[in-house]
Amino acid sequence: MTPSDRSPAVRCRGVLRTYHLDGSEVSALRGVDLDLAPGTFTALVGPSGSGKSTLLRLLACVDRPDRGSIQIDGVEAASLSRRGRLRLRRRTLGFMFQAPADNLLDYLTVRQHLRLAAQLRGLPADIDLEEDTLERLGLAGRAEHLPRQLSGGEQQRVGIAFAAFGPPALLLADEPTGQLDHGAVDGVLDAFLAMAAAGVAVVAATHDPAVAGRAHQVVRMRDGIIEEHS
Ligand SMILES: Nc1ncnc2c1ncn2[C@@H]1O[C@H](COP(=O)(O)OP(=O)(O)OP(=O)(O)O)[C@@H](O)[C@H]1O
Repeated sequence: MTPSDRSPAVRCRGVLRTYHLDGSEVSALRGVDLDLAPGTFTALVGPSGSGKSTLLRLLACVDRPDRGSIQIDGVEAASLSRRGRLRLRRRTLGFMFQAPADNLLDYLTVRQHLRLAAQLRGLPADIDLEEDTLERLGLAGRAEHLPRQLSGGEQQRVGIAFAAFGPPALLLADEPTGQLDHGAVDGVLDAFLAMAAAGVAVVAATHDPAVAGRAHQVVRMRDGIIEEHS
């Protein structure tokens, strides 16, 4: 089965999300339609406040839309209970944060992170898959290192390995290169593309032109809507 034969990893229709704060309302998402295919790397861009993080939180199933449909790997997430969303998150989603240290446990080696990821997804330990993942992400030879023994770029690639182990249908990243120096960014983008090549739909919310420059598609948001899809 080629990626294009599979159902979309994400299908959003008419997604609305309004925040209520001290008697005032902020329309963070005002009708978002979005399809993401398996095996694609998407950069989600737009000015500060345009709704990128709000959309990521909905795709990550940590928040629910006020209206609209969000299908993740064929499952309607918007109508799931809290427990159902947790199950979907464990099975289908990976999430990573901007700061490398926030994605890792400082007392676990790289291999132990992969073992934990497998356990959380209910998968058996699989040394071949571990080695394949480390190789794909440029981490061969680093399996027994602790996070503090790695560079920032390597740590962020371990974060990708942890979040994308399995692999899940969808990997979400919020400003994944925001704390990396220029030299480390390319390695992280190579890692995202490697996960996309393995069939994962990767989405990174970013202000970094280097991310948009290497993504398969760029989704541009403004004032809570998708302004452009290229
Ligand atoms: N918890 C909240 N309560 C009230 N308003 C919020 C909340 N979270 C976000 N907002 C508002 O919703 C709008 C969209 O915010 P969001 O964080 O999604 O934008 P963003 O594009 O991710 O911005 P940035 O690039 O700065 O991270 C903004 O106007 C923001 O102030």
